[in-house]
Amino acid sequence: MELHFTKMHGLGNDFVVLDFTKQPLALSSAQAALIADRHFGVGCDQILIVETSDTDGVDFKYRILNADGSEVGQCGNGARCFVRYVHDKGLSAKNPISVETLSGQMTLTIDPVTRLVTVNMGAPRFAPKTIPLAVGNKADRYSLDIDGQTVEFSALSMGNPHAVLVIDDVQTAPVQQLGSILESHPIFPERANIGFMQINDRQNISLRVFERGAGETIACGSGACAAVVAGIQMGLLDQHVLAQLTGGDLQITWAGEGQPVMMTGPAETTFEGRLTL
Ligand SMILES: N[C@@H](CCC[C@H](N)C(=O)O)C(=O)O
Repeated sequence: MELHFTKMHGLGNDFVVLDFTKQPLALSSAQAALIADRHFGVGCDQILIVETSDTDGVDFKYRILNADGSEVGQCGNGARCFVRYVHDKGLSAKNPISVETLSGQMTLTIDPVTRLVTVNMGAPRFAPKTIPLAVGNKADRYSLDIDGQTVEFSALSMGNPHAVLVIDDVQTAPVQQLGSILESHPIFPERANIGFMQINDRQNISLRVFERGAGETIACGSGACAAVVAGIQMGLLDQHVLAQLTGGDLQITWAGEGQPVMMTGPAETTFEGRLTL
């Protein structure tokens, strides 16, 4: 089978985008993992699939597969690329545009001048069952003993599960080593994305994220939203925050519990190609 694809990225978090609107196809997780493989496939952190939606008032279905082939409910950087793709390919000229994912609906808006995309990421969820997190009661912070060290973190869902650790220095944080242990710790029954956040001041953070199903990426949009929400809840951050990731910056705004998180940043196309499965 031959498939046309578009390679895109949001701050270097990179995607293979596939259009299934005209020809719906079933992609197995093994096929997805092969496409994402950087040696044997195209190479990407996530695969984004564009499909039509049957839901009233919703323009498209947005499906997300991690590099390991697992299907998930949210990808913030991918959402920005998704709307750029739909516009650039002439699939729709609507702005804002509404899309459904496994975890709900999102509204995406392109600024006609700057081309930056703002995503309404929905309201964060904190109830352990909704994350999911295997603890009895909701708490502001949770702790785990990892190799004799106490690790403290916030936990929340942005449509996908996140843990956020506050650390002193993002450069030297044990992202790979601790991130991989926590990502698949039994406290996260569906695994989790693990953010390491350095607070620079009340409006600036530096962040690295060990992503579920992909390892450390150079930017994670939902991770930036989760980190800012956690920082605001801890009383360490204001409502508008610049999140500095290895691949670049995102503007995140959150007005508090029950309110949606707004994320603004770029989305770019790198190249087009054909792949054989
Ligand atoms: N890169 C993403 C998140 C992609 C999904 C994540 N790895 C998960 O498994 O939940 C983003 O920009 O949000």
